[in-house]
Amino acid sequence: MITFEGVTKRYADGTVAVDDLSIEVPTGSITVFVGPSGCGKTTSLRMINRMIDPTEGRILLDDQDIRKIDPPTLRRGIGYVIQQAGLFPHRKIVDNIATVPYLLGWDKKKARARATELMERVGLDPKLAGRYPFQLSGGQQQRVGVARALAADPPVLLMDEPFSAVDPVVRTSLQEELLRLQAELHKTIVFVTHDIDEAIKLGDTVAVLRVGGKLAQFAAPPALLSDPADEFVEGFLGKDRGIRRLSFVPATGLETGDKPEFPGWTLVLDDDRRPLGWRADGDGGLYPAGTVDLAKDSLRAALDASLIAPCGCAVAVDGDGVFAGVVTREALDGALARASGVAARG
Ligand SMILES: Nc1ncnc2c1ncn2[C@@H]1O[C@H](COP(=O)(O)OP(=O)(O)OP(=O)(O)O)[C@@H](O)[C@H]1O
Repeated sequence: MITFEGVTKRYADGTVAVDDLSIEVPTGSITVFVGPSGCGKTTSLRMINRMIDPTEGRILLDDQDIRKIDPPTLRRGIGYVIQQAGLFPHRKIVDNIATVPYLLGWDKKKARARATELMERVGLDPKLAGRYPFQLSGGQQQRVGVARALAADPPVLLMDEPFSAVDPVVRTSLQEELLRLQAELHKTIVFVTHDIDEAIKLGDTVAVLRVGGKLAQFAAPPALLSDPADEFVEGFLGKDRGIRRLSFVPATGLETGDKPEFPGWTLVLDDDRRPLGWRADGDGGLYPAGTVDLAKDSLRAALDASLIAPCGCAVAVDGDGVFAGVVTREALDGALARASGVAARG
C-alpha cells in the first residue's frame, strides 16, 4: 500500500502543485490520478519514487516512510513508464528492456532472456528485439516501455500518460493489454491520465484532482459515475453517466427464454447452434442478432445487443458463441430498473 499523508508540494516560485493530499493506494490494484492539465498529477506520481520530494506531509510505502529509503533502493522496486516511452535511441530493443537487469548486475544472457520473455508478455514479436526504437511504431515503443518497467519485476509501477501519444485504436489495445497483464501480475499501479474514460476503464480506484492540486474525489469508477462529489467532478465526468455506469453492472442473472423466437421473428442458428441473425416473418429478410455473453458481459452490453437486434431482443450466447437463450424485454427492463435504483441510492 502507498499512503499519502497530508502531502503538499510547493515549488520554489510558490506554485502549489499538490495541496494536502491524503489517500491510500491499495496494493495489487490500479489507482488512477486524473484531472485537467496542471492539477498536480505528475507531481503526485513523481513524489512516490522521490524524483520530487514533498514540501509537507509524508508518503509511506508499506508503512515505511519513503524519505528513509535512499532513492536508488526505492526505485529498484518501482517501475516507471512515461509518455512516448522514453527509450534509449541508440540501444536495441532487447537492451532497452534489459536496462534495469544490467544495472542490477545480471549477466547479459539472463538479462536478454528476461527481456525476450517480457516482449512476448506485452504482445511484442521477439523478432523486433534487434531493432532500434526509431524502427518501431509508437504503440510498439510504448509496449517496450512497459516491458522495460517490468524487467526487474518491481511490485509497484508508475505510469505517466503512457498511452496518450498513440492513436485511439492502438490506445485501446494498449489499455486492454495492460488490464490483461495486470490480471496476471497484480502489481500496485499508479496511472496518470487527463482522460476520464481511460481512468474509468483502467482504474480500480480513481483520484480526481482539480487545479491547485486539491483532491476532488477518490472512489471506484461505479461510485464516481453514480455519485460525483460536486459539480466539478460531474462536469469532468461528462455526459451519459447512467449508461456508462451500466458497464460495471454484470449481465449475469438476466432471465432468458429458451425458444429462439420472438413474435414476428425467428432466430436462425447454424449447425453448431451459433446465431446467424433474425429472420423476419414479414419479408423473410435476415437481420443481425445482437449477442451477449451473460457470464462475462455487462448490462450495458446486453442493452446494446437488444438495441442492435431488429426485434429489440438480445440473444444470450455462451463462451463459445452458442445460443443460450433470448433475453426477454421484461428481464432487461427489470435489470435496468434495479440498476438505476442502486445508482439513485449511490
Ligand atoms: N519545477 C516546477 N516549478 C514550478 N512549477 C512547477 C514545476 N513543475 C510543475 N509545476 C507546476 O505545478 C503544477 C502541477 O504540475 P504537474 O506537472 O504536476 O501537473 P499535471 O496535472 O501533471 O499536468 P499535465 O496534465 O499538463 O501534465 C502546474 O501548475 C505546473 O506548472
